[in-house]
Amino acid sequence: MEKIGVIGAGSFGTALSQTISNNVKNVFLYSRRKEICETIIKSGYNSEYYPNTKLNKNIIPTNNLKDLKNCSAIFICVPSAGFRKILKKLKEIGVNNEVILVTTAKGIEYPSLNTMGNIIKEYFDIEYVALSGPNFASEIMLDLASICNIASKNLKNSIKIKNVLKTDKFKIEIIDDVIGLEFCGVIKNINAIAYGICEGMEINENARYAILNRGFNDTKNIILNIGGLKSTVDKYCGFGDIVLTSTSKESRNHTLGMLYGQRIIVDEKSSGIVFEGKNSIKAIKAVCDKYKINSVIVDFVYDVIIKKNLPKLAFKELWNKL
Ligand SMILES: NC(=O)c1ccc[n+]([C@@H]2O[C@H](COP(=O)([O-])OP(=O)(O)OC[C@H]3O[C@@H](n4cnc5c(N)ncnc54)[C@H](O)[C@@H]3O)[C@@H](O)[C@H]2O)c1
Repeated sequence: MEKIGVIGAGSFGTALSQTISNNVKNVFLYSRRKEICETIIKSGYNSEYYPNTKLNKNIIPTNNLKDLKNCSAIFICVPSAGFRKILKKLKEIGVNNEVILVTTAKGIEYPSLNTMGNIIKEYFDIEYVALSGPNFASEIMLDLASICNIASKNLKNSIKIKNVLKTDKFKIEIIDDVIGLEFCGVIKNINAIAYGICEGMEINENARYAILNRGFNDTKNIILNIGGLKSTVDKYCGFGDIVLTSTSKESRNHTLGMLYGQRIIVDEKSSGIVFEGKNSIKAIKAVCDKYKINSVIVDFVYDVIIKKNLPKLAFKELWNKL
């Protein structure tokens, strides 16, 4: 593939562009904000996200989505809340049905409960590829050893995307459970918030890991009930991502949980800090209700974050259910 597009010049889109640029002639990196393109053109740096790492020369920043029209594959690296807007625009500019679209967003649309893949299917009759794994963008940008899973109903598309992404350091494992992979990326945020709440409340470590273990099993049960494979939760996009996001101080959702555990409520509008996991809680709770799935971890997080119950009482209730 000669020409690849990446939409979203944030942490993950920029890091993926850098990786992909090792394998293809040109990477068109679309930024909604013109000033990011201008800075990259002028200095070679996406200074807002990576002030210390120069972008490879074959990464071409653009503020015009039409520049991505003839790309063989397009990676969509915007948060799930902006995903549908991007699909509408891609349709408007007339992206062809041969393009391979890759979703990297870890979220579910609420209240429709569409996965990002379902949204792609509404606009394009193609077999998309979904990507998920225990991948902090900053580590990918620094070319540190990482692995992710990708899945598609069309194996040929997965193989093409693997070849675009893989380097000596960045390994790609193809799996065949698209829905399971997409849901792992969302439910891990709920596990991370649950673990963070417990840490914020200074719950002892034995209990915290018991909660994490229960969250892992609840994740398997949810994925099985929505039509995925339990074994997907054992993969990098499952176990690896759940543990990384739950226990690392770098994780936004772990931080969100910690703050609620300490009874500090974050005003996302005024702070500008967006926690994708927070939007996912309502969606996953609705999925559990729809499929009549019982998840004590989802209920715990829902009670604390959405119903604003006292973490101490919510934890007591959770513990009684284990
Ligand atoms: N698959 C993985 O392993 C993995 C790893 C990290 C992040 N992610 C996912 O990638 C997505 C992006 O995460 P991030 O960490 O890069 O976030 P970020 O906030 O650093 O960057 C997101 C970028 O998208 C842009 N954006 C938002 N809405 C847009 C729209 N409608 N049109 C154009 N641009 C828009 C923002 O301006 C920003 O530059 C999230 O869904 C996240 O969960 C996936």
